[in-house]
Amino acid sequence: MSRPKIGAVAAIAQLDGWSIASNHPDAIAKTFRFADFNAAFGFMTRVALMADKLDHHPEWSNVYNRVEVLLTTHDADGVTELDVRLAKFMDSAA
Ligand SMILES: C[C@H](O)[C@H](O)[C@H]1CNC2=NC(N)=NC(=O)C2=N1
Repeated sequence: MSRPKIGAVAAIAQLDGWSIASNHPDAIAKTFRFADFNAAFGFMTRVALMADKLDHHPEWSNVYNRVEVLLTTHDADGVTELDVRLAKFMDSAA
């Protein structure tokens, strides 16, 4: 699914707790912290199912109770509304 690029600045203006990724030309990032690994992995499972449904996938890593997420749209070379949509879903699933 291809979408026009809106950029990280416009995206974080619509979101809570997300920031401009420092290690990527145009991406948004957030670190989620949970009570334990079980809660973190449950979150990742819920997000994975939605990501596949949207055909839009996060770059992320997990260490115990922490999940570090980077969202960008590879097809658009930057942040699109799809990243905002997935970010909002992640916030609701956390
Ligand atoms: C072929 C497939 O639809 C594309 O490669 C999808 C898959 N998931 C994706 N995820 C993300 N984050 N960006 C994309 O451009 C993207 N493209």
